[in-house]
Amino acid sequence: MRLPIDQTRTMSGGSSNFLLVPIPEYPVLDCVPNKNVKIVVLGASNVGKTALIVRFLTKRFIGDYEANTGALYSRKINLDGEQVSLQVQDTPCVALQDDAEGLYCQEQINRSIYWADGYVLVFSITDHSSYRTIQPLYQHVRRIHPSGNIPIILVGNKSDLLRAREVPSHEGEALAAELGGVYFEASARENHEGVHAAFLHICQEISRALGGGNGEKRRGGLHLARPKSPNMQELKRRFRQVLSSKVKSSTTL
Ligand SMILES: Nc1nc2c(ncn2[C@@H]2O[C@H](COP(=O)(O)OP(=O)(O)OP(=O)(O)O)[C@@H](O)[C@H]2O)c(=O)[nH]1
Repeated sequence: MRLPIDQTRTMSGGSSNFLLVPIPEYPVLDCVPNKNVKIVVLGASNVGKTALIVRFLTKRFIGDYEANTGALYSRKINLDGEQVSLQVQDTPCVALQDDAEGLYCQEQINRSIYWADGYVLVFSITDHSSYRTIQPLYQHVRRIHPSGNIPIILVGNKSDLLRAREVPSHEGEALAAELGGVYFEASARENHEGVHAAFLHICQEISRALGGGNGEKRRGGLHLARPKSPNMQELKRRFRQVLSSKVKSSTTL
């Protein structure tokens, strides 16, 4: 389709000679990389979801946390030298249904799962039933995001309570491998480093999955297509055509 001349001028930045104006790789105003990393933390009751988030963001362990209604925490972080906007969604607990296959999961959690780019699945090493929640929870996430690679980590929290351990480390590792993620054993109570390493890993995974940043998502939904590069060969050809027609017309005169 041939555009009216006024439109071709607008596309090339208002110049009257649009053939000579370089077309930028990105639209000038939309191109600032501004990666938004969105994480949701999921797990059974009392496993330490809130404690882990608070530990990661503030380096503190408070001890008593309000029953969770689903707080959203936002921070600007520096991830491998890049300024990134991080959002961490805390969630109310999920619970296994009586048949131990399905899940009781509030609608609010489904929305968070849909919204997020990556998942921190938490159980407590002192509570085997919280561990058994993870597989159905993962299946639930998969139903909401059926295609593509889902960045995910598995965290066995409360590793300070060794005497009360009900889930051996190898079970955590095996499950994480099955789900395609990495297993971290952590203690929100005693150790900031372990918690930090776990969150850093998921942030890096998400950042990789997001690629170029600024809303370029790996799956359906919002997808900002990258503008095509100008076809330089074509521009040169058309430029030569214009020049040669000018030369021809001057020689015929
Ligand atoms: N010993 C120990 N206690 C922990 C640890 N993390 C959390 N807790 C305690 O476990 C309890 C539950 O912690 P929360 O962070 O509220 O757990 P939650 O998963 O958000 O709980 P819900 O609101 O029920 O979903 C609190 O009493 C915490 O102090 C830990 O690493 N070690």
